[in-house]
Amino acid sequence: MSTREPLTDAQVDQALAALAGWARTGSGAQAAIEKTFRFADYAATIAFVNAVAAVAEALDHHPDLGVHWGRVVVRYNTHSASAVTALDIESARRVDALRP
Ligand SMILES: C[C@H](O)[C@H](O)[C@H]1CNC2=NC(N)=NC(=O)C2=N1
Repeated sequence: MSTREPLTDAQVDQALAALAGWARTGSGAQAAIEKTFRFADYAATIAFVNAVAAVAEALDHHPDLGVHWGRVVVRYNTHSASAVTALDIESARRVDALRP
C-alpha cells in the first residue's frame, strides 16, 4: 500500500499510541495529527523549525507550523489524500527524533 493512502481514524489512533504527545484532531477528511514542542528561548524554537523544515524537504512532505516564542505546533496531514497517511506518521517519528 502506498504511504500516501488514507488511514482510518482507528488506524491513526493505533499508530499514535506509539508516539508520545501526538494527537489526532478532526476525523475522516478533516483528520490531522498534531504535537506541541516547547523550548527555552526563541533561538532554540527557530532552530527546531529549521530542522523540521529539513525533514519536510527530505520527505517532500510538509507540515503546517505554528511558531510562537518557546513553542512550535507541528501539524501533519496529506493534502493530496485529504487524510492522515503513513507518510504523516513517518514524518512525526522523524520530527520526534530531532529532540534528545
Ligand atoms: C509535488 C509535491 O510532491 C506535493 O505537492 C507534496 C508536497 N508536500 C506535501 N505535504 C503535505 N503535507 N501533503 C501533501 O499532499 C504534499 N504534497
